[in-house]
Amino acid sequence: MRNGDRGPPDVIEFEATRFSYDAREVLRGVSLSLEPGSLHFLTGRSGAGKTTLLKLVYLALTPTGGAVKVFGGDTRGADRAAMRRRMGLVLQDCDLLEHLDIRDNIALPLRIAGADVAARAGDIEELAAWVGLGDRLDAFPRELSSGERQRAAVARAVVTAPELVLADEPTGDVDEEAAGRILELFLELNRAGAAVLVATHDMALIRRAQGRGQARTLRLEEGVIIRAGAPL
Ligand SMILES: Nc1ncnc2c1ncn2[C@@H]1O[C@H](COP(=O)(O)OP(=O)(O)OP(=O)(O)O)[C@@H](O)[C@H]1O
Repeated sequence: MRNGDRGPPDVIEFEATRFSYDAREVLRGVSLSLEPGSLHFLTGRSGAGKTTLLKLVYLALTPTGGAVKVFGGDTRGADRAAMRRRMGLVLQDCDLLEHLDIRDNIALPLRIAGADVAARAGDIEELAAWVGLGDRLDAFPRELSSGERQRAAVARAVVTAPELVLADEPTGDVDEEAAGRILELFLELNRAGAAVLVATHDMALIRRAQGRGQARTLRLEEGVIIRAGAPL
């Protein structure tokens, strides 16, 4: 914890974290702490381990050495479903449910949280319109382009205003205007207190965030963080 027991715990803490896929060591002692309300871009060449790092945070992987703490608790043995309910995830494959239309995909985290989804219908429509899917709410994921799927995944990730947003290349398949709108959503949540961690190769996105809020960069290289928390 950053400040003893005086304040809230860091949202994400890696303590000399190592991770190997069988014999292949991808993370070789990563240490970092991300505070509540922080905004970070995670960069690094393709294959550097950005997705692996995010997977450790959302409890899809368990460290092979060191520790990962999320919301102040060790992820080893944690209640994965309870921790994930506090996160909004934009994964690389978008991970939309094919049997639900876009409206129900976006609403899914609300349903899981036990919210009154009917009462939130207007919010869902507004969010869908913001990401350019206002007229695609009744479509199914298979009917969408990859960029539209990505925008639906972003809307789904932010609909509950989670404490932590993790996004893996959220603008990889969208045009510049849509990327700008996605960034605005993340900035708005961040201003409201959410911690945001975005893995990206999109330098234009990072440049756009420059001077907006207190965005910082983390860079993964050779299995360690070589640039931790430098301002943009
Ligand atoms: N399930 C797996 N089994 C074995 N090796 C894997 C597995 N998943 C990823 N890797 C390897 O681990 C390394 C890190 O992969 P990762 O996907 O975390 O990188 P990345 O920085 O997110 O890359 P990109 O920018 O291309 O998405 C790569 O060399 C990859 O081939």
